[in-house]
Amino acid sequence: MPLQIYNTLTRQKEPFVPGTPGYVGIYFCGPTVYGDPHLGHARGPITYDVLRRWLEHTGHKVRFVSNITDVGHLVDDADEGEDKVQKRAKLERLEPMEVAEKYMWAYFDDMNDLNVRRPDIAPRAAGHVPEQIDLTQRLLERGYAYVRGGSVYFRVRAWPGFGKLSNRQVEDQEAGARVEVREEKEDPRDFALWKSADPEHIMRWKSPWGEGYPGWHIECSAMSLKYLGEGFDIHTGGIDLQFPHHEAEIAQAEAAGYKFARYWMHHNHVLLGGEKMAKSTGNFVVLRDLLSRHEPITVRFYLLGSHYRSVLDFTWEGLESAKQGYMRLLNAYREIRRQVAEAPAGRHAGLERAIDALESRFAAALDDDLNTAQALAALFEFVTEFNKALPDKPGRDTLARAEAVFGQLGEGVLGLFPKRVLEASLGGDLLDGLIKLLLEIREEARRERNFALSDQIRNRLTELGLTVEDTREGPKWKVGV
Ligand SMILES: Nc1ncnc2c1ncn2[C@@H]1O[C@H](COP(=O)(O)OP(=O)(O)OP(=O)(O)O)[C@@H](O)[C@H]1O
Ligand SMILES: [Zn+2]
Repeated sequence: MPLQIYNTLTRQKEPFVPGTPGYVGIYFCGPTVYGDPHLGHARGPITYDVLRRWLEHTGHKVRFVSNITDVGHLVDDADEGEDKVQKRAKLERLEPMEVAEKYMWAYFDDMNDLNVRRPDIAPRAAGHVPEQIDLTQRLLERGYAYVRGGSVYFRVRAWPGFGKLSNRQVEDQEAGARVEVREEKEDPRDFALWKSADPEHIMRWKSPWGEGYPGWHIECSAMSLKYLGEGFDIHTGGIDLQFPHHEAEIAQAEAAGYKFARYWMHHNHVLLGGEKMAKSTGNFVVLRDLLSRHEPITVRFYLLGSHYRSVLDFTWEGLESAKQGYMRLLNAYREIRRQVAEAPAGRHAGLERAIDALESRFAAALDDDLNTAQALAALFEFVTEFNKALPDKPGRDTLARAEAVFGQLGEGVLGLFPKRVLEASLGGDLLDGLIKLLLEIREEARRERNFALSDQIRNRLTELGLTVEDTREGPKWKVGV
């Protein structure tokens, strides 16, 4: 079965068919860079990182574009208030572009720790002002926009398709309108494509309508079309962006005469105490704090443990049990790698079947709208089977296949065993060799009834987070309990 994706546009799971066979273009609405990322900000990048890796694993060439909003996102998310980046710049006494750089790198550093691959292109709104001006001009020429006082607004009433993604009608918006009516707008639902800059506004560019800056929504239409082309494959983002941001993106592109994204994926929120994690409400866990106190991959594992379309209520207990689960997988992978190095040639029928089952269950899970929780379950089932097969001393050929498949799915697709983690736990050959040497010395001490020394070695290893088990084949060590 091919990959099925839940498409927000049609509200159903659909088989995913790339516009050009073998090639996939993905756009992700990235962060507005004016503060430290919180845990909620990691869910989208990790989800779509797995999507990207899965598509590559299944033979596609992927171009992943993730924008950085460094201008135009105003404090109230509508067309009023200060620019978020500029406001922060005043607080920190920095240039707005210094603020953008600082928090963009904070974001990418966190994503790096989480083993989220860098986007192929990370376009910044401030670097694409001419493209945004062009698109705005096109909308003016076609009658879907108008100029008032140096600003340009999209004429929502002229575009009947507005609301098709979120299923929110213009009337709903009117009824619950929080949006302050700008006198210069023809209609309160209209949104800014270009805003005239007040004298104190720092980030400003020349335009046919005077000095100003782009509205928040226009960057994503302009930059996704530029780098992925018309009718590109998948547009992704948080569920809160469906309306009005994504609705506006579609309207801007289509009213200008361009085909826009064919599949829309939206991830649900990470909650804290039942409420959305959000900067504006102060209800959040700073990602950097979490990553400096816990192995970042356990945070990735934790987020992948639930389906991206369901809410995830963060708890410390949940993170703790994710840690235990992750260690089980990591230790199993480590054990497979060690066995491969030591086992004689040969095959093991039962383990071969378990590898087949892992491959097919894993694929079925991810093909079913990226069910990462089920994909993890497939890895755990395999670990159980592997442990069962161990007393038979399976041969190297089967073990090598197990190592390859576990690695391709666990690291290649789910991103759970980056080199850094493997080196820390396996220690490569050097650490492995050193620990073995210590254990040999301990054995010798025991034989000589020097229990003080043998206990000291064991206790010191335990303090370092290693567990030593005495088995019939001699002492074995692993990370964690
Ligand atoms: N709690 C969350 N869970 C999942 N995704 C989130 C969460 N909060 C924000 N996002 C996503 O992160 C991206 C950046 O959001 P944004 O910068 O508006 O963060 P925020 O914390 O919600 O800020 P604010 O509270 O000021 O609106 C968006 O795509 C948004 O959907
Ligand atoms: Zn966007």
